[in-house]
Amino acid sequence: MPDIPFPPVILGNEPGSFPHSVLAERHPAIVRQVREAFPYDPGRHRALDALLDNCIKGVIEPLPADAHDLGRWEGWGMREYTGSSWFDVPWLWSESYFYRQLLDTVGYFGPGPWQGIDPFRPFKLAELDAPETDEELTALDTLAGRPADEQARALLHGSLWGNRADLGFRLSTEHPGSPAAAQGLVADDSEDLWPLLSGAGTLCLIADNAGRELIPDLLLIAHLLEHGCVERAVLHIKPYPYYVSDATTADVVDALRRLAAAPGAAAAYGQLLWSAMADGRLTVRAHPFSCAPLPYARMPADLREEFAAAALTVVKGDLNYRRLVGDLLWPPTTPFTEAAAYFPGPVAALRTLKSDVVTGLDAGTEAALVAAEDQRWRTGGTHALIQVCA
Ligand SMILES: O=P(O)(O)OC[C@@]1(O)O[C@H](CO)[C@@H](O)[C@@H]1O
Repeated sequence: MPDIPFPPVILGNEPGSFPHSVLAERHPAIVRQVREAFPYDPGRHRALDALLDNCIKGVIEPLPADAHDLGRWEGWGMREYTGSSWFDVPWLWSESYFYRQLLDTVGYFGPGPWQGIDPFRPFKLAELDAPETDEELTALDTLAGRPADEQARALLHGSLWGNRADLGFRLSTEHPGSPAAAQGLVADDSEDLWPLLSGAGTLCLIADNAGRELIPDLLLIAHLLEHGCVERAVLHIKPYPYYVSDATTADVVDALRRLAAAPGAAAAYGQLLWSAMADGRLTVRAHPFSCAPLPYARMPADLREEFAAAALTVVKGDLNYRRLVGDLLWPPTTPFTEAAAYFPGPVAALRTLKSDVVTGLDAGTEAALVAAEDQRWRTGGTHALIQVCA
């Protein structure tokens, strides 16, 4: 971690705070939605009801003794937090463990008939099939005639703002849909990003959400491969369903099929990506650490080596940003380059702001945001940032 004083770790135990609302309201809403989305049997209904009760009123319980990843979770702090309230442990840990427990409850890890059934798939598919996705794909036809650098900028912004498409966000809001408030970049290091995005070599992209975020991520990768900006891309996705909409291998396949089946320019992108996977220029990686309840500062040696060797690692989304700089209450003017200094290679964050963590703002920007919105700009998903540490 950076060699600067450590700010407080974010917990979920302050009523009225955003993290508290996620644990007290968002998680129960997610359990209820999943319960309704599948024709689960009575045993699974009872288990889901017990999880609902436990995550509001109970304490953290260990994974079953025969869980395939028991040792991993013990290494990630499970014993230390067993018996604590969900609200009193680091929020990042609590949230990650909630998703692990939810998957256990619905039988995802099996054995049994529900093994491998993604409890969030109906929500992901609805988004992929939505008319808005068609509109976004049709817009590619207009873009196709533009100069390559203009296309690249449009695709980068598509990937950035695609991060607003976060189903966890929508499943738990009273008025679903895109936030209507003013949009804007609170930090923009794009000028430092372009040379890194066009210097050939390997691009690692740590993906976030499936559907309407993953599609623009893939389009950006396709463009960079096609124009020789990168030689190879590695797409890091989640090994199992996580934070509702996070992309898994199945979601990558769904997104590629969606592109390939679309009319016009979208299909050409789909074919390009399909063959890039077949010839090894595009690789999908589902490392267990991608679902770890820990900051990237604690990444294992194999990931460290991989990111050190990459020309650039692009970190997408809010949760990955929290993990990149640490889920800490940084003073917002802390330089991003200090918070991410430990990262083993050049790294860029593309994120819309959906939680309290932020670094790299200049004092004037922070003051203007606070004057206009108090602290709501941190969590509303209406602002975004592009930050680089090289
Ligand atoms: O990583 P993403 O999809 O951009 O956002 C994930 C998110 O919705 O989940 C967390 C709350 O559960 C917050 O960090 C953030 O708002």
